[in-house]
Amino acid sequence: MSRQLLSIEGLSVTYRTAEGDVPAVRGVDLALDHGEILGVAGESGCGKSTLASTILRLQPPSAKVEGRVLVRGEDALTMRWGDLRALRWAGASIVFQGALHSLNPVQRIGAQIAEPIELHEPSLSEADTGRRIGDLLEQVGLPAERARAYPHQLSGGQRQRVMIAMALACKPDLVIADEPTTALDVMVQSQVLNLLSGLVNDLGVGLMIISHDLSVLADLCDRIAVMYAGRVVELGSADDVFGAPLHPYARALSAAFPRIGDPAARYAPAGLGGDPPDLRLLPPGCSFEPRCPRAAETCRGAEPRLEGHGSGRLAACFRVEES
Ligand SMILES: Nc1ncnc2c1ncn2[C@@H]1O[C@H](COP(=O)(O)OP(=O)(O)OP(=O)(O)O)[C@@H](O)[C@H]1O
Repeated sequence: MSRQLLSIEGLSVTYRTAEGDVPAVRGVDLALDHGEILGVAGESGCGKSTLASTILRLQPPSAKVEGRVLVRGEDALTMRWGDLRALRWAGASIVFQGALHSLNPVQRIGAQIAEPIELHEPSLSEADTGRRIGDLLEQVGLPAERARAYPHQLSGGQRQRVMIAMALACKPDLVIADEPTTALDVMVQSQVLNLLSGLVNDLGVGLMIISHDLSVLADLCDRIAVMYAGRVVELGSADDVFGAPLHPYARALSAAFPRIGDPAARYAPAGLGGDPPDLRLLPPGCSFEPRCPRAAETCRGAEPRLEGHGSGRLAACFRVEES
């Protein structure tokens, strides 16, 4: 059995809607090991959240899924329900964006962290569960006594720490963090990011972190995958992808500038007009071609494949050699 922590192979996810099929993820291959941090970057709508939720089979029934998602060698997409339940939380867990809305406002923090522990380790005594909750809170930089607090008594950053504590409650090997710092101010953002990278060092978990903001990922990640219109268009070390991007879209993201007054899309890709394409009406060639500053006739004929460009670098662009 493969010992790789996560191996996503040929993953495609298509939402079936009344207005037509939406191919949200198209043929994605990605891998992640223990102790590694993989960033996934891209504008809103490029398929990042769909990718994250499909890893734990949390996509809605309207989604048609093809490919494989091997977690510690076992396919999460085909495993039996009982195994899947064990995988969620205990094998892999997700920190979703928007901690305010994910926590139950009328339940104390401690009781919410206890829920997955009680579900997965029913033999643990009440006292041991209490100790685990205190330890988890301290691990994320909160005093153990905060277990008695209600969500509204905590700041946004503290609530996000609670979400991270919940994700760690059953000692997962893999943590997926979907925009964990969106809506937090810059200072708190960096505290939460430091916390996440510290946990990778201390616990040896594998972390997949999703953000529309490439600069957030640059310092934190070992490798970065840039997604556009459902595909990975560039993959490489964080230094390469952020510092010397090959794909024109990755280049625009790495030079992104703050967009004032729009917290959901704080960074706008530099020099790019227009929006990502309607996934129901993708052009026959490269899906980035209509916005690409380097587009040429070749880009309109077929979609470029993700190809190697030395030392673990991959890019899907016909014009890389000319960059
Ligand atoms: N349940 C759904 N039904 C139909 N289409 C969906 C559904 N969920 C997402 N989509 C569509 O799939 C595409 C990818 O969305 P997804 O949320 O995965 O992207 P994202 O990169 O995570 O964006 P965001 O950061 O805004 O969440 C978008 O076009 C979106 O409208």
